[in-house]
Amino acid sequence: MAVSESVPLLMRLVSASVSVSYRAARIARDVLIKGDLGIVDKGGKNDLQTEADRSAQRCIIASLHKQFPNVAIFGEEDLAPTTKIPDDFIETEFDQDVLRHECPENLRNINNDDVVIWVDPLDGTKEFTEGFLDHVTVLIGIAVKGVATAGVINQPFHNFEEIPKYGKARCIWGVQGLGSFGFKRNAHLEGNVITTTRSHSDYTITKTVEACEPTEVLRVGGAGHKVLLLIEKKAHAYVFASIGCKKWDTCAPEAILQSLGGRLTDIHGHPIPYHANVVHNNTGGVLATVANHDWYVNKIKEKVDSETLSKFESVKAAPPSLESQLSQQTLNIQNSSSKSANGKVGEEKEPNAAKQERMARKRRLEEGDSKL
Ligand SMILES: Nc1ncnc2c1ncn2[C@@H]1O[C@H](COP(=O)(O)O)[C@@H](O)[C@H]1OP(=O)(O)O
Ligand SMILES: [Mg+2]
Repeated sequence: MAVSESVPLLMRLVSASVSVSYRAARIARDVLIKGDLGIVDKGGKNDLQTEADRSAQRCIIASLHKQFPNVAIFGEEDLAPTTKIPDDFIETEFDQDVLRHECPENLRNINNDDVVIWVDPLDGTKEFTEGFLDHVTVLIGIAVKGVATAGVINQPFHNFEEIPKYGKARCIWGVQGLGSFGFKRNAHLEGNVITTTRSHSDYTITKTVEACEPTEVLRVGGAGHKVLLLIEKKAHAYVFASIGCKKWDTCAPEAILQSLGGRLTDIHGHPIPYHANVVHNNTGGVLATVANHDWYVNKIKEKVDSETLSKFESVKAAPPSLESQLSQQTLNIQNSSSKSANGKVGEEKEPNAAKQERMARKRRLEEGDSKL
């Protein structure tokens, strides 16, 4: 169902993201049920891509681009520009439950240029290939003026051990200043339960977790899944002293966690910026907490040696050069008539020259140039 333009842009974006996250979850489920995961090794440490990652990304970016052609969208996977996107990958529905909520006052008047969408079509890919299905999530994060503001976490295989045929998809969404929806929160959790990576661990990660004095460590996959543990109060903190997580891993989880009063920063306690032109890796690592964030920051500062800490650089919000912005724009989407896949729809929060280049690229996209 179409949605009135009088509904604030942010709520339209969240509503469309919830709907398309269910479509992407269905795609991931279909890939698993068919049984051919089509695994590609991207060459990093446990850095895999499957048919579910590829198809879910095509579905999410093509659908959001069709509804919001002037909003910047960045997705994790680098995809071939020529692949035809099936018509049924285009989701045009808007989630009606989201639209029943009022947009927070301070977010009512944002416009296209304020927004960047960060998409991880399948977070926890390594775990997906190994059958840890509850670690897998679809992440759509909406940044406004560089701040993680709203997010959607879809868990395609929720409760897969109890519900036959790989569980059931569930969707958690939230907006800063409005709250988060779609889950139950434990009232209380004893001790100091810390969650961290299971498939990308190393000495520094383990030492940094230990510095936070855990009573229990949960080694599980996926940034989305780990933040879900915090949101549901099954863990107190997520500690990841590594540069492996990217903006699309943290934008949606951060927005939801912060809407509940938690925090997600780098391991120094500095905010993570989400403008279109930031480096994609979270070079300062990730620290997410339900409460007492500064206590964790101080423990890490106190107990991890300064040479190790100096390797984790906080991301600066200052825009890099136009050239480097454009060289990052390699991801592919289809144009709105779903004829061909081409060009990442990234707009920059940018100086005029970058904006002109974007407009030129958009024109070429509309003309069907596949080499954007
Ligand atoms: N070294 C790495 N190389 C590639 N991706 C990484 C790396 N470390 C973390 N990630 C991404 O961050 C997420 C959280 O990491 P982890 O599961 O190890 O805690 C992962 O799901 C993975 O995203 P993805 O699974 O989408 O490729
Ligand atoms: Mg990921």
